[in-house]
Amino acid sequence: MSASDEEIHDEYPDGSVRLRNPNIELMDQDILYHLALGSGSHDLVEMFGDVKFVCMGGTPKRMEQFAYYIMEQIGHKLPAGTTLQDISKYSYRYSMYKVGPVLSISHGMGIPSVGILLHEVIKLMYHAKVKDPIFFRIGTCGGIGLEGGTVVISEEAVDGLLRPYLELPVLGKLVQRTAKLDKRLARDLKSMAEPSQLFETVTGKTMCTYDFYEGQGRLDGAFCEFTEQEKLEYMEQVHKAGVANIEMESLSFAALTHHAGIKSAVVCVALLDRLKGDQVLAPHEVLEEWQERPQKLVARYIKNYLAMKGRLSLDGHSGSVPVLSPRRYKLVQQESETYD
Ligand SMILES: O=P(O)(O)O[C@H]1O[C@H](CO)[C@@H](O)[C@H]1O
Ligand SMILES: O=c1cc[nH]c(=O)[nH]1
Repeated sequence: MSASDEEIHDEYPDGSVRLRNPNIELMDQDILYHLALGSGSHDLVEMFGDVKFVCMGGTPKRMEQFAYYIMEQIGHKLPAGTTLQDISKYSYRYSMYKVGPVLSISHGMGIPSVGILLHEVIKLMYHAKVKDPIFFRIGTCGGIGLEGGTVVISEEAVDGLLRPYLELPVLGKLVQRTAKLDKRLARDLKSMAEPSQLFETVTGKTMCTYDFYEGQGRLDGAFCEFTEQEKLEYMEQVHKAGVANIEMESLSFAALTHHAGIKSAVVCVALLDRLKGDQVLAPHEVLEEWQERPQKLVARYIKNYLAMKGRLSLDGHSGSVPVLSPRRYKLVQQESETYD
């Protein structure tokens, strides 16, 4: 199991990203193959040294949209006549956009895909000498006993056996890495959720599976060797254990960020209630609107953070002003000071 948060921060008090691999220092250059970047070919400090937030989500389109949304929200201006560029375009794997201190990156589907990306993004943070970055996953999920459109902030990630760690065979042995998300970050995000008549924002455990169909107890895959009754009993069982939603990346996301000493949070919107069905039936436009909900919450956090650091003018930018009561604003400000 990996070291505790305290140990990580004692070891790296200046907020440097923990790279637990002595080999990297000894290499002439480090090629971040799946990002189409490299420490020899690019000035990574110049390109990424000012990054504070790394936001990830499944699809290139979502992360491009998020990049434009955060740009509007933080009042970031592009040079006249230019548009945002996909920095990792020539990897043909992931898409990456940079908007001031925010990176918006697609991670594809599942633990292997997000795991490869995290290795390279964590190394990118290290090469760029970024201090104390905060990572978010902005995703979709199936809810358990939650209406479609509900936003779930993960308190913890567990696997399909309810184990709170990522298990990976390395050199023929199983390595286990604790899947810890930052509790304070999750609390702060929850406190920034606007009370809405349209949808709820809840917190709970997130179950991360290796498959969308059988792995998530669906009856509608190409194969199914269990009954509806057995599926529902399993859903009730995990629900009782505190699981609010099911998706496919949180375990790796939590484990790898924690192992690197990086604070992270997972915010997903439920596309359906798994106690009621398996197929994603909501119309395209509804799904589009739902997917914006986690983006808006994370953007509000980023905007508040930058405002509190004096890196965003609350009057002089194009987005709307964050909605925090003065009391809550002060509280979040005090808490955020411990991040720097
Ligand atoms: O919404 P995204 O980030 O794509 O994630 C969820 O959607 C995919 C399955 O449809 C899985 O990757 C799951 O984790
Ligand atoms: O049910 C769902 C919906 C989205 N993503 C998942 O992984 N599962």
